[in-house]
Amino acid sequence: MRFVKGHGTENDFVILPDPDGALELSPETVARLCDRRAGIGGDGVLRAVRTKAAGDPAVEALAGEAEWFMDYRNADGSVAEMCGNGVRVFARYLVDAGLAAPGGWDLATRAGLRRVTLGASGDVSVDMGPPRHLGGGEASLGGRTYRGRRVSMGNPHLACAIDEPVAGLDLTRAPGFDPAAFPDGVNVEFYRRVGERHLEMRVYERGSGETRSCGTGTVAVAAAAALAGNGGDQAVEAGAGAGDATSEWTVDVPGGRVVVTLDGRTSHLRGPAVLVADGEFRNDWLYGA
Ligand SMILES: N[C@@H](CCC[C@H](N)C(=O)O)C(=O)O
Repeated sequence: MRFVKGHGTENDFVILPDPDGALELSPETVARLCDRRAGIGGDGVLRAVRTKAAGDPAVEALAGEAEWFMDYRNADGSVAEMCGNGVRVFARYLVDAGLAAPGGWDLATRAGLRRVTLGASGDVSVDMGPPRHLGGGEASLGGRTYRGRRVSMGNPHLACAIDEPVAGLDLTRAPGFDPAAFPDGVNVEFYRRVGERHLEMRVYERGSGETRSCGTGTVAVAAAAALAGNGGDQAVEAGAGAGDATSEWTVDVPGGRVVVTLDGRTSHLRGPAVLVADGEFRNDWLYGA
């Protein structure tokens, strides 16, 4: 079986071309592929399937609008609804492989259609849809409680504003959260304002641990910061802070920089998508014990 390895701001993926949906991808196989010592290594897997062969009626219903379905899996084998960096890398892969043309077109994801815009090379832009604000929430880390805002980008996020540099956080362990508030788990972001509409962020991802970037997470923190507006994040907690209707945010993550645009109707994520390697799995390793 062929694979391609790629990353978007160092959020890295094993891409599996499976146009006809022939591949049985168990959670154990995904975890083996993503293992950084015993496998190829990655924060997740992107299976490239024709939408009409997705094997999921809700996704196959999108076949008239999107030729390709991004079947995203976390490194632990769990399924997630969306992956913002993954969409960029997936689109770059399709164009590179001659399976799609440069330009603007829709991809199918479990969270619905996502429109990508890309040239023959360079950055990829994605219409990420409207961030959905779901109120406040809490996470705990290193004996401290952090208040944040719950934001859905198709997948669940808790965006916590902090005052100190994010580099000082210990994210070797998963932040604690209230399972009643997040029954499906949550991606927890910590962000700090470092300038005018400029944030730095680190993330602990559901199903993958700390990653060097999370595209849906960068939009979630920009949306949380924009909602706070000039009144600061505390204003939102106090019920004030209408936020900016249209704004562009620079978000620095350990793996690089992305740009998030919020226009009151939807959100856009722009950033790099890099293909690193092509290869072929050994069947004795892949299908071995
Ligand atoms: N890294 C991704 C998000 C991947 C899914 C996430 N771990 C989840 O379980 O929701 C991104 O770039 O958005």
